[in-house]
Amino acid sequence: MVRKCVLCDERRAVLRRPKTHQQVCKDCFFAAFEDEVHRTIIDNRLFKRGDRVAIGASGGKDSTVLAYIMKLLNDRHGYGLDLFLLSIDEGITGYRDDSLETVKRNEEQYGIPLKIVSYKELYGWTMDEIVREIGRKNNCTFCGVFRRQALDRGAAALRATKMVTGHNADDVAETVLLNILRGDIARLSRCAAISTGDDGALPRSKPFKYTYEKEIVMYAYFKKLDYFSTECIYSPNAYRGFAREYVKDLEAIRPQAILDIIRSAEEFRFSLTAKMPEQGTCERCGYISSQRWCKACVLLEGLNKGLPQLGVSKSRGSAKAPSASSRTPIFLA
Ligand SMILES: Nc1ncnc2c1ncn2[C@@H]1O[C@H](COP(=O)(O)OP(=O)(O)OP(=O)(O)O)[C@@H](O)[C@H]1O
Repeated sequence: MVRKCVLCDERRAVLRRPKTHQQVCKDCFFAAFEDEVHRTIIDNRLFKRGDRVAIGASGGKDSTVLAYIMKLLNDRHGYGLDLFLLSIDEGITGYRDDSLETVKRNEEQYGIPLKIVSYKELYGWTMDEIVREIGRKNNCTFCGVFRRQALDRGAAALRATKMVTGHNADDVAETVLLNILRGDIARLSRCAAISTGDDGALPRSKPFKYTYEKEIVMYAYFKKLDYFSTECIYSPNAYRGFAREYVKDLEAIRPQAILDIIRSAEEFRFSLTAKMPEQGTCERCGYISSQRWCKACVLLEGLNKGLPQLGVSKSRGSAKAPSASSRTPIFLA
């Protein structure tokens, strides 16, 4: 017997939605997926007319689907946004160079202009060079810290007023658990927010905050989107990997678990005595920092001085400025 779609009750059901386990047809799946993202954008007032929105585009599935759907919803609902693709080239041979080729094709396919900013031009180092210097342990710290700032710098060059990234519901749930496991109260207090930037930084948001990774993969597959699916060649962060597996196990037992973790984090109330970082600007590069020197400057100082471990172990924004004698200009661009 042919099973009918539970939403339209007309067409044949061809898939089971991972989020709800409903048996649906392709068209109803697309409509439900797109409407949920639209609702997230509207309910949370993520944009205003005339915003210049930089889409963090890595060429991977999440940001490729994000770029596609931002264009689709902007056209369909008349958001009035100027969209840009912003890619950071970390300088990882055999990984980022290939994924950037995908983003270049996306630029053509979606008609969204692309800007590429590289670690080499900003910091004077590629990730390949950094890994040669420091080995595979801790290289994710450098990459994550540099990427965050590089996205801000690229967005500034585009005169963007907002930035969006492809972080999905699984990523958010995983980050909530990770911050609990680390006892990182400051990060825990902000990691479930859909937007950040109240502190004067460029507002960033996650339109896929409630979108399941499995549905993003399914959407990309059925829409035949062009994306790059290889994992980074440098060692993955083991602790995050553990949280990721745990979220997947929970999802297999009860899909709602992902949304419940996010909702729990949204409702957390924090003790008034919990120590929170005070945002200011980095004395050295002028970008946002809760310390005298931002983490990117401390890490870069270590690299340039041949002391790459400097600042690596202090992962909670407790970067200290090195001594005055070592304050030399660092950004090449
Ligand atoms: N090199 C990059 N250039 C631009 N944006 C990036 C880059 N790397 C990551 N991002 C942004 O950060 C988001 C989360 O990145 P993460 O490394 O967790 O990859 P992911 O979950 O595999 O996402 P994707 O499938 O888009 O690569 C991406 O969706 C993208 O918006």
